[in-house]
Amino acid sequence: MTTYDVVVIGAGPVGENVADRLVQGGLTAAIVERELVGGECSYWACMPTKALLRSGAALRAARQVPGAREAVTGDLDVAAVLRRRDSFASNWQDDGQVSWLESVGVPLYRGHGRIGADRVVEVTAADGTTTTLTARYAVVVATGSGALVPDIEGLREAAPWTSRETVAAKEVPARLAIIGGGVVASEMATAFSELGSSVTMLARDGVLHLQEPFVGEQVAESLRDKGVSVRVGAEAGSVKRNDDGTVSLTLTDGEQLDADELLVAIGRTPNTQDLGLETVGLKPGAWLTVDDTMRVLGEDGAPVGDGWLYAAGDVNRRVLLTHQGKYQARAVGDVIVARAKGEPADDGPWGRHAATADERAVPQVVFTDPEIASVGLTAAAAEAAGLRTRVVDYDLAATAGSSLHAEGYRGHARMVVDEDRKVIVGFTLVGPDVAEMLHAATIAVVGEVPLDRLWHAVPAFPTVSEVWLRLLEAYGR
Ligand SMILES: Cc1cc2nc3c(=O)[nH]c(=O)nc-3n(C[C@H](O)[C@H](O)[C@H](O)COP(=O)(O)OP(=O)(O)OC[C@H]3O[C@@H](n4cnc5c(N)ncnc54)[C@H](O)[C@@H]3O)c2cc1C
Ligand SMILES: NC(=O)c1ccc[n+]([C@@H]2O[C@H](COP(=O)([O-])OP(=O)(O)OC[C@H]3O[C@@H](n4cnc5c(N)ncnc54)[C@H](O)[C@@H]3O)[C@@H](O)[C@H]2O)c1
Repeated sequence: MTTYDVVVIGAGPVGENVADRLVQGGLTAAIVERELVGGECSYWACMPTKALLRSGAALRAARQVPGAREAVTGDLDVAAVLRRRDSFASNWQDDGQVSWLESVGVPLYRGHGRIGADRVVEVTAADGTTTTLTARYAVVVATGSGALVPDIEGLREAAPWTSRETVAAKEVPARLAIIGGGVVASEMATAFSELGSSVTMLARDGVLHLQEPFVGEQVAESLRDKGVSVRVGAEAGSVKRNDDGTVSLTLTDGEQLDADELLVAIGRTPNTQDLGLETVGLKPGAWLTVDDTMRVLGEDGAPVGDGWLYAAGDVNRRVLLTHQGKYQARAVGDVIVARAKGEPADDGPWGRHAATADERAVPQVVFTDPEIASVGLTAAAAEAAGLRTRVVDYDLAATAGSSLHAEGYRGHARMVVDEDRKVIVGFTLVGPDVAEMLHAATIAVVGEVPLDRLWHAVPAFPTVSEVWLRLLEAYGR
């Protein structure tokens, strides 16, 4: 039996950051990983998807600026894009991240981790050998999530692509059908249509429908301009893999759709199926519910045991984004160190050990064409939360910076103001390269910067950021 202060199960971006924070705080930590150190984000999600999308975005940008446009004489080099993707996925080798773990002093146990009893983790290696790890203070579950495959007749037997196979594709299918209209579906429809696939997107509930309404409208319009068949309201009724490898879908309205590959992108399921959750009275396969310091709560709403079990990242379902999971990781690592030292947790709103931003100020960029950058609440969500709001819209194309940035620039900005406090509670930008403009909005929302003070934050001329001034002018002083 091997004992550490803390055992972390799962070495994705979140588990790695938890372990690092613990060691920096003076505790010992071991980490357990059954696949690649770095997790979904490094090999099958954030990094390779953005590599697939970036070349198309760069080409588009050049084509939108006279002078540069004339220098562009060809189309995307698909093989070169896929090679760049491979390198951003580290060729699916984790040596670099393993070296990093070594450098920060975190031992790696390769194998499947399972909770065996209170503070005990059993690790089963690929060769079947088992190692028992004991934690003095805490066990942190950072096992992430996998693709959810719905119960559609014939779908599982048809072995569809999930985000993993799509992101790691060696070839671009001539015809790609996509079930879903969310973030993965929208980004992959953008990437694969630009790489040459004929894409059909079955967006049952709409395109990016949880964002501001103009987001889905602009992304759907742009996808259609690229030749994507965006079928809002369409739903797959059954799926069949044919002998020649193609896939046939029958939609619920009876229509037939044939494709060379099918991507299912309808959300995620937690990696908690075989984690020994039953030993602590929790349901295998369920998302883990946590308090603001990421302590796992039982069905009675109280921390499991004496509070030794934590869960951070996708697995707790608070926010399924890498940066937000890493934010939780910093809070968890620090709070475990504090509690181990007998210090009180600073767990009030915006306290050092509370992941308050998860509820109020989550930034997200969707790397479609146009890009979507948002933080905080949509107008509808703010209203549903009972806030008295005022919504201010502005056409990004009306800024001097945007006209310089690209010819035919199209974009939109929305600011949602809490009228009682005169602070911004939500901000959404749509347009080319708006991703890098998001952090100003995140700071305004997290800092609850009064609108009166924001007038003194002067955007440089001529940048697209001048939209901040225009929004304030539209709001009125
Ligand atoms: C296609 C796609 C694109 C995305 N793009 C972005 C993006 O651009 N930006 C962004 O912020 N987010 C993005 N995300 C979300 C992001 O990938 C996740 O939020 C992030 O990976 C979550 O990190 P995690 O550490 O919680 O889990 P994971 O990255 O899933 O890591 C969990 C790790 O735990 C291991 N594990 C699981 N169970 C066990 C066990 N029992 N024993 C041992 N090891 C175990 C797994 O092998 C894995 O390595 C994307 C997601 C997808 C699917
Ligand atoms: N750029 C980024 O930040 C980025 C990129 C990709 C993924 N992600 C993260 O990964 C997670 C997973 O992405 P995702 O796109 O799989 O999920 P999602 O939750 O974004 O979208 C799922 C979509 O599928 C639809 N849907 C659900 N069940 C369905 C069904 N049975 N049939 C048809 N449609 C159905 C939903 O209405 C929704 O539109 C997201 O939560 C996101 O945070 C982030």
